[in-house]
Amino acid sequence: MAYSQSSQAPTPPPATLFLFGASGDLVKRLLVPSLYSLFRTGLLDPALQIVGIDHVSGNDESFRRHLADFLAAQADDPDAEAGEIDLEQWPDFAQRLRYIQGDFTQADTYRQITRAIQASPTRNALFYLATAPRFFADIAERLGDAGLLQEAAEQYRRVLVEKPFGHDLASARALNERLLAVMAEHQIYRIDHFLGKETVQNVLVARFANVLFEPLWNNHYIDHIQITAAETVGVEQRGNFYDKNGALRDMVPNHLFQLLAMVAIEPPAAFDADALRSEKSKLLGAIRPWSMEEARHNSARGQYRAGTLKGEPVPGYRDEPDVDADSNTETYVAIKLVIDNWRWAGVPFYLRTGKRMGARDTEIAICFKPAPYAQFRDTRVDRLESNYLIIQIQPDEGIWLDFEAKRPGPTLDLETVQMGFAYEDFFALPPSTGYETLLYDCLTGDQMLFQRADTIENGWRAVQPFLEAWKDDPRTDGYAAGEDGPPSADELIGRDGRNWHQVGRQRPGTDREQAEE
Ligand SMILES: NC(=O)C1=CN([C@@H]2O[C@H](COP(=O)(O)OP(=O)(O)OC[C@H]3O[C@@H](n4cnc5c(N)ncnc54)[C@H](OP(=O)(O)O)[C@@H]3O)[C@@H](O)[C@H]2O)C=CC1
Ligand SMILES: O=C1O[C@H](COP(=O)(O)O)[C@@H](O)[C@H](O)[C@H]1O
Repeated sequence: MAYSQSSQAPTPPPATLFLFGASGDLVKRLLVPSLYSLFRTGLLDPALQIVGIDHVSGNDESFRRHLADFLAAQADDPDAEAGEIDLEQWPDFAQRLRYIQGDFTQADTYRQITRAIQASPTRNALFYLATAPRFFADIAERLGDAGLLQEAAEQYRRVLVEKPFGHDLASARALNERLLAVMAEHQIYRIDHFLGKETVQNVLVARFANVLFEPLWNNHYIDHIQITAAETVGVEQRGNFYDKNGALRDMVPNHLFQLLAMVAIEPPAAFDADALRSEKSKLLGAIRPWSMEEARHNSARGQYRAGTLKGEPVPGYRDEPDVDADSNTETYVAIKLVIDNWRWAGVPFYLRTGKRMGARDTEIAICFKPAPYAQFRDTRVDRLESNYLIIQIQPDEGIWLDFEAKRPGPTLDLETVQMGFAYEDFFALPPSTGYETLLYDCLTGDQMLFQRADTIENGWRAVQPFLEAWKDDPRTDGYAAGEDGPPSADELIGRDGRNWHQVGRQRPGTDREQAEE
């Protein structure tokens, strides 16, 4: 699992990687930089070929130039997602790049692909569907019709499918059905880039490679769990896509449910794709399906208004490009879920995500029950605070424990203090898009970090009641950009006598300002 610069990761076997949608944003901004990064760390086979497919007119040379120009502009940009890029090895890497100008809907495109495979030194092929979702099933069927998904000895055929995987339960099921009609599950790699994040993978290691946490990891000791993905960015250039989808579809059944699964699954019987994905599927399948009324009661949705972020004025959502001026699309969502199994009975899970919030902060906050008895009753302490274990996914990656300590002095006053592990104190965490790990794993044939059909459907099954409930009442509450969500989200958790963990809380020894830059 997972590419690493330091471990003895094997070089994957040679193959041809076809990138459908090669002139698009994802390919230039995330996929090619990630492939180049793997190349620079020696993790690509020398015979790997990368073939872009798109209807935009071009050839090998113009494709290479288009990517080189983009990377050169990024090379000096400290905000670039792939981090600073050293282009010294680019000319060697670029030799692997080819381009097929073709329409996804035309048979000739698939004849060109067949010829490219026949001309390559290997018959292994991966097809990355970096296209608008409406093409996913179509392209797969055309690949199937052309015989390009048939595997043989020494010849694998794999298809990587981007997100979003469906827009509700019915569409996700239909897409799974169409894909599985032309290939087997072991050939399908459904991408969720959160699974490529080192800190997400580390949740499993923290839980299952240490004896310390697991005995407490249940409803005897845990009061509730909060999962937060707060973003400071708005919808950027994606207004058209976002306005049709909203925060729930964009983030919850995929990224937030991956975090939920990592924190809540049972220990897998083996550390392999089947065992791990079965546990995840079981867990998501155990989320209680709310009735429409329960879904309405257990959710809050908001939309950002104009406000101030980091001292700068930012426009409201309805003033963003390609967003309907009367849009009711939610840019913030909070939901409460319960999991009907032995371990989690009685432990609510609160999930929230939003754009234009006060700080960038993706974290899992595990709130333990307070100590059962305050033996310090003769002191000024009459109520003990809960311990929190914070798994900080980004930024300031690490794990932090809030616990009570005695403040020095003649009286017994308690204060919450922190004990922590910051990645940066132990490891060089290379800038990563998450796609390096996923591309590497797909090239090696490891499906552990990819979603299986049943997991995806179980995820959609759990969010479907919210989608249904909101159809009847699509209003959103406002929150000013820079605030941490609408008042209804505070009411949601407040009804249970609880509070949200503070977004973007500074950790000792970390410089959040710097991390956000
Ligand atoms: N961009 C991102 O940051 C992320 C994207 N994704 C997902 O990745 C996928 C791709 O996204 P993105 O790169 O932004 O999409 P784009 O629309 O930028 O890229 C798709 C490419 O396919 C081309 N194309 C469209 N129709 C055809 C056709 N019939 N035949 C051949 N080429 C065609 C497009 O050309 P034209 O422009 O002329 O239509 C475009 O060059 C989507 O599913 C998206 O949800 C996921 C995470 C992040
Ligand atoms: O898939 C998506 O994820 C990003 C958040 O990912 P991160 O790695 O930057 O935390 C989100 O901004 C985007 O709306 C969504 O489509």
